[in-house]
Amino acid sequence: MSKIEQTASEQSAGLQISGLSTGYRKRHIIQQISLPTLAAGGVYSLIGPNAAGKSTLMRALAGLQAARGSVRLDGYELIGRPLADWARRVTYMPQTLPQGVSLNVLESVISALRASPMEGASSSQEVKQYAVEVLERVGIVDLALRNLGHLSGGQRQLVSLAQVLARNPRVLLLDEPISALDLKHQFRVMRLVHELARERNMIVVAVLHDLNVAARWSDGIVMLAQGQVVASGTPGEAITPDTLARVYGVQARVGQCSQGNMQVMIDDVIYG
Ligand SMILES: Nc1ncnc2c1ncn2[C@@H]1O[C@H](COP(=O)(O)OP(=O)(O)OP(=O)(O)O)[C@@H](O)[C@H]1O
Repeated sequence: MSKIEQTASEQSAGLQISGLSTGYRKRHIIQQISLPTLAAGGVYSLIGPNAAGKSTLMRALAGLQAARGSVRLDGYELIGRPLADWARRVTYMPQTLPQGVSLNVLESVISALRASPMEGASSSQEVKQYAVEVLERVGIVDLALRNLGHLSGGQRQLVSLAQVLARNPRVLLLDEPISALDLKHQFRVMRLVHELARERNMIVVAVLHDLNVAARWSDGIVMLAQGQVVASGTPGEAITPDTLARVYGVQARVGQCSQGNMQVMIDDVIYG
């Protein structure tokens, strides 16, 4: 590759979102959003109050919802492309968890792999072995033979995560991936997602409500309110007492813990 070609491909690497709008029938929810490039190997958190439009934006980025504007992945424009084109590149883990399915955990991960357009001509044994490896990595191999319908909410969330991680996408969209998890599992999942983004050069976008978790594990933060980007940048740039007051209506302090991690403390609600 020549130097000029290399520079051009470096410039177009990553996920570029510009002028993106989407909504429901006549309701405009996301309005002309543009973001700095989301780089390969990076974890980005989408934060904002309830009904800000985070899930709507995620669905648009997964190609599940009609949208206008531009979503370019490594220079390739996805808007206007068929769903199969998105699905080859982008995997979305919705907020709702799998339930009532008569598969066991291992079968459900194998089935997610089989449904993946990226799954090659691997033998059943290879697919099974890979699915077991993913369960090990997520820390739920002991649940492999348990029926999905018999799991707790947190266990089902971990299975959902195993299903999407097994597909090894270029872009992974996680909608509130740790909402049902206890503290230990929240930490393990976020650390795993962070490691896998680096290892696989994957772009991860996660909707998170816990700002301390978002700040701890994200390369970049996008703060959304009423369908618009209010702040974006590093955690320190986006999460400030001023943006927290304007967007969440809370009086907050932003400091550092003894380990140097950002810590958000809420002192009061701003009334009026
Ligand atoms: N299927 C739908 N049809 C019509 N309006 C919808 C639909 N889904 C969501 N909305 C509306 O779109 C707006 C944004 O919803 P969205 O679920 O994207 O918010 P969110 O930021 O993910 O919220 P939360 O943090 O509460 O999950 C809300 O006003 C919601 O009522």
